[in-house]
Amino acid sequence: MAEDLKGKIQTVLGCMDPSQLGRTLTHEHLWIDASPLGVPTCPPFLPNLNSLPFNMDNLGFIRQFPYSHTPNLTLHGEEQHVMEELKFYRQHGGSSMVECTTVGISNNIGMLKTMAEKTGVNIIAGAGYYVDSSLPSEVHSATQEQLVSTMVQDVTQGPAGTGIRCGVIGEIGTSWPITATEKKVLVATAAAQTQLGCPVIIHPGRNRAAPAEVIRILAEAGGDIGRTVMSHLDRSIYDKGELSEFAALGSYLEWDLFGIEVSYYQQVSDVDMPSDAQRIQMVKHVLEEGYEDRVVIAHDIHTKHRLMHYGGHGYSHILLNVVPMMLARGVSQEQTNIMNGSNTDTDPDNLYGNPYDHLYAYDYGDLFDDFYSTLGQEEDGTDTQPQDRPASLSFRAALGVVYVLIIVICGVGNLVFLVVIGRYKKARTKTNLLIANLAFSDFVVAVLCVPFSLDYYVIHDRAWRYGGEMCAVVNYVKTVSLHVSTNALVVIGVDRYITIVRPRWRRVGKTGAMLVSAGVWLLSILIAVPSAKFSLVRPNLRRHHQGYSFCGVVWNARHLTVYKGYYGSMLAFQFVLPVVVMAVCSLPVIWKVFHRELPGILTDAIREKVQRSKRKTLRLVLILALFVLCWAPYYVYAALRDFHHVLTLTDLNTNIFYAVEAAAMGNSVINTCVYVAFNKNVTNFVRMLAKDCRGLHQTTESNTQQIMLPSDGEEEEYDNITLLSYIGRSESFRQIFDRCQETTL
Ligand SMILES: CCC(=O)NCCS(=O)(=O)O
Repeated sequence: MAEDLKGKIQTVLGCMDPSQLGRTLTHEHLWIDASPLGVPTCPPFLPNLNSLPFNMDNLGFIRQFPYSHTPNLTLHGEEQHVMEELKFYRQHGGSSMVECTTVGISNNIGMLKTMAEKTGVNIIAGAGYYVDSSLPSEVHSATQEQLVSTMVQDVTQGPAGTGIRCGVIGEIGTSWPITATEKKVLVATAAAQTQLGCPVIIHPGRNRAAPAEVIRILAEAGGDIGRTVMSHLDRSIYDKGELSEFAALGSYLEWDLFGIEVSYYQQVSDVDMPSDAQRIQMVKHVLEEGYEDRVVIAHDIHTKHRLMHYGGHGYSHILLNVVPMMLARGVSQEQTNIMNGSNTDTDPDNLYGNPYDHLYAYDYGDLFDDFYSTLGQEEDGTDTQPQDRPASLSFRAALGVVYVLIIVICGVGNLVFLVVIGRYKKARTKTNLLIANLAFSDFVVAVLCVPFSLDYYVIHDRAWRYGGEMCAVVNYVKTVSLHVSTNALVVIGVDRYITIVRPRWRRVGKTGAMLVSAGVWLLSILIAVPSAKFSLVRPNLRRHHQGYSFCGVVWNARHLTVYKGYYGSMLAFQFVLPVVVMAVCSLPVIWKVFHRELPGILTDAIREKVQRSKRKTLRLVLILALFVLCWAPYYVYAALRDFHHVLTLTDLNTNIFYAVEAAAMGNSVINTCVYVAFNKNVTNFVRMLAKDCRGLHQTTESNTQQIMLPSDGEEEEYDNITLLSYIGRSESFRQIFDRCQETTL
């Protein structure tokens, strides 16, 4: 083995550790001229398919006869589209790709380097030679030693003085029957592999005997079969018994035509091209025979019509569509555990996000990483991708406690508050009207949503049993409530700032408070719409056989950019900005309340009011700090999960989610306690209400006047301590008013 390559993966941008490979497609083409695959014979009703432009009118014909439409056979000139699709692949969890274009189909390692640099996908280039009919004359005339030397040089120094090095040999093309030149190339390949120790990828001829024959030639020439990938098994071996016999020879087994769903196979018209479903059945067969660590899959895109730009499935089809299908087609949990070399006692479950969430979900299959990364796997088969696990009992219990507290405290506390507001006119102060927004939204969540969440997350361990509509309602109401709480807190903070720091400003009255509240609700109702639109219930693919259903908010993977914009806006305008506004409003309030000097005689009543004002300010600061503490983890978690994919790398993912959900939901309990339960003003009304309910006391407007303490938010009446203080000194009203503008609390 070339010493500097030992234990490394060599990409077109340099070497990296196998653990950095991530999800890897093991057989693709990014820059290819596949005209050697051209099939000139056109069907009688399409005598001139070749001359048809590539448009929607002709797409059906091109899909049916892809090898008879010459422009379809090249990706040259498509580099911008290919790079877009590489970025898309990366956005959806793809990481690396083996590019198998070799001599004969127009390899271009410089182009691959540019693509890797511009897209961030790790590209591993192939050295070697495609099928006989495609090769230039100098390959036919070259000696075996010359071929070995060129392949070794391509891997150790890079082709044609480029200095950009290949990382594998292949695809090495063979026909059926194998030609003399192809046999020479195969023997040279085995010799080069012996020097380099690198993987070899084989394109077998289109015959069921071809794969085994190639393996025989390579083995005789001293090749390392354990490091050889047999491609295109899709269209080579159709019989499960023959497949088992071939698998026993020890090479990697590759199904790499995923995405081709047209059964008519132009290259060999008397055999049927399998569908993805049939490919999966063959994959399942070898998995069941114990070859989990030998299976690799890819798309082998080599024609335009399979690019997304031309209406095709693109390089992300396996990530987006095939892996979920595999899971749903009964690749069992136990098998996937064995594939990952993990403990069969574990019950990995996919974590889709919390019910507030705007999750972009594609990530069904960490457990299938072996499929993509086997080429880079360590000799001992160690797996660098830990699995998601169920939440530990203690995290589930903790979330259960938070949910029960919400139902009891937010349910009862806010209901009582709302009844007080409804019953006693005097209680309808401006601040209380603003607090009523919080109270109402928290109350609805407590009685409508949290019981469902308790059932879903805590009692039934993420099994939704109430249908799609209810799932959407619960997700939507929770999201509206989140935004109402946030925006109402901002309004309360701004109102307090104006009252204390800017008393000369025109302040909104009760009508204004109601209008502002209507605005808060309208805004929240609108921005929460995606959480209803993208809510869905579907079988939990990892556990569907046990009747588990997932309920969550799942954005279509193709809308990643929109989702990013939405998430970014929510983070900016529903977290960062509100926190900044609340902080900016609170600081001058704190300063003013804690650093004022009151003129005049300080009576006990004034001192009490000063204390009350300080308590109120501290309450505001506490609310702000707890808002940040409770919600920051939620936003950070969502970003890490959806955009950086680091959470799926930790076993603690599910526990972290439960902790984040508990913290975020716990915020409404805190709000209820601070604004309702521990608010003397409100509790006095509650006492009055209790007496009314027992019939001990009939409240009238005059006795509410006697009983009630100053309402918490009516600064006009109760915060103007300076005014009271001056009145105590019998100064003229005009003088009092002038001074009090300076020192209003
Ligand atoms: C150049 C890519 C390639 O050879 N792909 C295999 C096509 S097929 O032989 O399986 O039809």
